Amino acid sequence: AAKWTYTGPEGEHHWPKHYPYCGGAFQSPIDIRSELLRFDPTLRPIEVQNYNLSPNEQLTLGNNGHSVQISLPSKMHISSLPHRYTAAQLHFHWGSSSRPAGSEHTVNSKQYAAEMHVVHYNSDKYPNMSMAVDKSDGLAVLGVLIEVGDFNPAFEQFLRFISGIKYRDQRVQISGFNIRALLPARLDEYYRYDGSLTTPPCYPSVLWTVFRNPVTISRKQFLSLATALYSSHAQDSSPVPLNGNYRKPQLADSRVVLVSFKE
Ligand SMILES: NS(=O)(=O)c1cc(-c2ccccc2)cc(-c2ccccc2)c1
Ligand SMILES: [Zn+2]
Repeated sequence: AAKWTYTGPEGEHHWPKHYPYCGGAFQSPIDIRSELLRFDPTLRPIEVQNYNLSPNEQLTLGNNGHSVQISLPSKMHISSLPHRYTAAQLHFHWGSSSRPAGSEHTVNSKQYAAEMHVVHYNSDKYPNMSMAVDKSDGLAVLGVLIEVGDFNPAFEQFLRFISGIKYRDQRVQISGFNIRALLPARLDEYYRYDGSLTTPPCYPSVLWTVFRNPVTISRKQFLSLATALYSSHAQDSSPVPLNGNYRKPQLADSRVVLVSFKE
């Protein structure tokens, strides 16, 4: 597959050359602006199942060159949407130590330090992730805004292993832990809109749920996320730091953002 980056000659403005959808409609992320919001009383609290994983389970923590990701077991799923959406993986987008603002979604132009995405696919209609990834009802991603503040013990469950995946394509096995603890307390307050993958190939196949309330991690935890990783392979002579891996907000076009809360 063609290489893509977040800056330089393969940066996001060049993505459409190799990935046409990236230049199309319904792109993500967006700036979630107050004037776009519409309260929708039919939006139910998000219900997740089997997120509390036993420490006897093994998860793969990996550096894919664009992000740090954790593979998720298929028993994890969202049960409150019209179809069952089965978990596939979670990953992060972040800024840098010099610019600790790297969320993809922004709220009234406020960019948070980082953002977590828990990626699910419609397992009622599609046999696997690959068949779902380019279908309009294929994916559901839970977005969690992250700000620097109190230490977060749930994040520590994988951050303490991040030095083992410094370079592209490195992977380590970690013990299962409660993935629900990575989400904000309130799953009933969220923004909802139809969008896309925020990385190439940018398929417009994502039902986005961005929780209203951010979670916090400590500055030390943020710095380990923002400074531990490289997008280059271990043997590469010139290591390329992995940070600033966020796409800028896209045109909302005439999209309305539904909200599950009143004020
Ligand atoms: N940011 S995102 O949520 O739209 C996203 C979803 C998926 C994704 C994952 C599995 C199935 C289908 C889509 C993969 C990425 C990705 C991030 C870094 C590098 C390459 C790909 C990003
Ligand atoms: Zn993402």
